[in-house]
Amino acid sequence: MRPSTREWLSARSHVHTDFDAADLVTRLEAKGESVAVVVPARNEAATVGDVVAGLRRELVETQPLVHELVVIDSDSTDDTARVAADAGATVHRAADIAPHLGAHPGKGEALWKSLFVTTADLLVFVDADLTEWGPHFVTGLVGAMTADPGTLLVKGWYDRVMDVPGRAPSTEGGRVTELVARPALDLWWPELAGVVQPLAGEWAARRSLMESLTVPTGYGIEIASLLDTHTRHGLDAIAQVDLGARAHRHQRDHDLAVMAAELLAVVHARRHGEPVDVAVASETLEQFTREGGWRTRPVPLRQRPPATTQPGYPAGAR
Ligand SMILES: O=c1ccn([C@@H]2O[C@H](COP(=O)(O)OP(=O)(O)O[C@H]3O[C@H](CO)[C@@H](O)[C@H](O)[C@H]3O)[C@@H](O)[C@H]2O)c(=O)[nH]1
Ligand SMILES: O=C(O)[C@H](O)COP(=O)(O)O
Repeated sequence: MRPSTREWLSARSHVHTDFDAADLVTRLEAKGESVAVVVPARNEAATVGDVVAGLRRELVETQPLVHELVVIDSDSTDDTARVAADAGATVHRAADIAPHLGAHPGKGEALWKSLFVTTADLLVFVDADLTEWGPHFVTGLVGAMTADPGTLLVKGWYDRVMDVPGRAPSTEGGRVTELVARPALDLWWPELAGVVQPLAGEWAARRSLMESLTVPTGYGIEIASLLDTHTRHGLDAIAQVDLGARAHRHQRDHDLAVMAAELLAVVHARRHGEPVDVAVASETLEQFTREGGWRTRPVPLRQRPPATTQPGYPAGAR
């Protein structure tokens, strides 16, 4: 490991137990800063209610740490929006936000659109499919973000619980993280080799950073935001926080392969300073199963420009 990474690990690594919600409320009040929690959700009716209700109870009602609790419904065809609203979130359909800018599918699109319906200084992202988690995810991320004035982006990290029927539970989850994202960072951005969970869906960013980034509309958003923050602002603009353990709904290997292809395209594009769709020779992935034969899967490669460059941003200026 590079000396600069070792130094970063000792200076910019935190543990969620270092932070207490009541202390953070006082700290944020003194700074005049506010927090939005943004939960992107596509067909997560089974879990989004627990996530929203838990955050609302602990971090809105018990301690007023979170000022905006927003679910971005990403083209769900199930009851996600109703469940999230019943649990106490403000719910927006991604496609209805800033309609003059069009609509694309994907998680990155949902997070990018969230900039148009929130106003807080600090944005905390939390996935909607969590089955093992806690409000300390948000407390830890906000604590790490406010621990040092130079921090612009915080990644959560945790044991990745893998709990699938027919197999003993383990902490060997995070297949794309371990097989694609971390190797790519180590090979080409070795300063970032200390980031334990570069794809963590639980992360925080200053609005000023987020609105300046070019954002892949699909699953490339996490790796792109990490790389772009590092390139523009340096390693010390990034921190990470130990959040304990996390479990979520697992995707199938062939679906994760599409995610992996997207990440590879983003990595290649960032290495060569190109738009993602220019960096690839093909925009599809061919997958084979004996039962189903060949199937062509599109790889999402669109990007959204920095929100600050968009007509109607910020929303109040419209
Ligand atoms: O089109 C989509 C797809 C997903 N999601 C939501 O995004 C979150 C994460 O999606 P998921 O399918 O659970 O991704 P993972 O398989 O968990 O992928 C990991 O790796 C991705 C790529 O970096 C990250 O975006 C994820 O947060 C991270 O958990 C969930 O709340 C989804 O409902 C959307 O809002 N829109
Ligand atoms: O981070 C990852 O690699 C993806 O979320 C997949 O995680 P899983 O292998 O635990 O389902």
